[in-house]
Formats: sequence, C-alpha cells, structure tokens
Amino acid sequence: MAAYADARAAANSVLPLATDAPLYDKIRRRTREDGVEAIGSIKDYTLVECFRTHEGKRQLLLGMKKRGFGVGKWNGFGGKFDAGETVRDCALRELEEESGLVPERMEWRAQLLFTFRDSGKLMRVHVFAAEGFAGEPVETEEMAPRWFDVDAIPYAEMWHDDTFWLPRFLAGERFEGWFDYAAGGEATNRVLAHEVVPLPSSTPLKPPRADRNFISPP
Ligand SMILES: CNc1ncnc2c1ncn2[C@@H]1O[C@H](COP(=O)(O)OP(=O)(O)OP(=O)(O)O)[C@@H](O)[C@H]1O
Repeated sequence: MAAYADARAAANSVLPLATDAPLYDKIRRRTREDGVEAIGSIKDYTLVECFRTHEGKRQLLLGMKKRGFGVGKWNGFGGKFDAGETVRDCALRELEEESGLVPERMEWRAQLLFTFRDSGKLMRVHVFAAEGFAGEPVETEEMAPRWFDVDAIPYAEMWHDDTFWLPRFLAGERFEGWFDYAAGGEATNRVLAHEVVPLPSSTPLKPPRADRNFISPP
C-alpha cells in the first residue's frame, strides 16, 4: 500500500525537484518509519516575495490572507497552478491577481516541501524574489498588502516555517527546504522538524518547465 501511494505520488508530481531529491527520499523514509500515512499526493504552489527600497530602507511586501488556506497570516503572494502553466507564469499571474503588481525582475530562489503529521499530503512551494514595481499594491479579495522593513517582519503572525527560511531568503540564499508540521497543520501552526539545504551554485536560476511533467490531477 505504501509503495503504491509513493508510486502514485511520483506519477502525480507536477515538477521534478530542484535537486537530486535528497529531501524527498528522507520524507518517504520518515513516513514509513513513523507509520504515518505514506505520501499520497503532491500539490504545487508558487510564492512571490516582493522587495523595494523605501526611504533608504529595504522592505518586503506581505499580504494578510483574507480567505482560504493560511487565512489570518501574513504571507507572500502566490497560489495553485492552472493547467499547463509554467512555474513562472503561475507566479506572475498569482502576484498580479492578488496585488495588482507586475515586477520588472523576478528570480526563482527556493523550493519548500511541507508535510503534515496527520495527512498524506506533500505540498511543494516554488519561491521567487521580485522587484521593480511601477505602482503600489492594491487590496484584493484575497490579500491586504503592507510593506514591512526587513528587520521588522511579523513572524508571530506568519506560517511557522517562515521563521526558519525567510531570514536566509532575505540574505539572498537559494535553497531547498523541508518542514514537517504537527497534526492540525494550519490551526496549530507548529513545525516539529525542518531541514534547509543550500542549492548547488550550478542549479539553473530558472525552475524546471511545468509543461514537460504536467499530469492532470485525477
Ligand atoms: C505550510 N506552510 C506554508 N508556508 C508559507 N506559505 C505557504 C504555506 N502553505 C501554502 N503557502 C502559500 O499559501 C498560498 C496558498 O494559496 P491558495 O490560496 O491555496 O491558492 P490560490 O490563490 O490559487 O487559491 P484560490 O483557489 O484562488 O482561493 C500560496 O501562496 C502558497 O505558496
């Protein structure tokens, strides 16, 4: 059964991992050893962290999520893929839909994996850094935007995983991360174990193309 679920997860994978997948293998081992449900599905998301310099200070744009997954938390902008979309297309579309912003420059910098102790879901989030915006962000149905100085990020009102990786992201690092959430994921908001692995400098700056591996969800 576990082997079947793993095979199905691989088949449903929208994108290859950025690296040779050391974290993915660990996740599979962990789920078997702990007797937790094996990984049954992989879901991909994008997340865009927007930067500007304002009155001499470097700032990060966060949005207060007004509905859906992560409601009540400050986060970057992003969401689920439309069928056939590349990672970059998805990131740009979600950023514009949720904030009205179109960046001059956007770079893929990290890939985050999330597991939850009470579910077989694996979430994979592709994170971009963006800058160069013509106007100000607008409030949308999904997000209420606000610029924060990078030394005053509201970690207590964000996903717990941000505490571990966002400081490294702000420092310009590129990495793959794995965050293992306690049961009740969204409500309990507690990472029990995590790992952050820097990406080799040879890793291309562009994420892999989604359309080569895209398999429609069942
Ligand atoms: C578990 N730890 C996490 N830490 C940091 N960020 C996380 C996250 N888990 C999900 N995210 C981000 O949260 C957004 C959800 O998006 P979500 O509202 O579900 O998608 P989308 O905008 O397509 O939704 P609609 O169906 O239009 O409502 C999306 O940016 C995704 O990257």
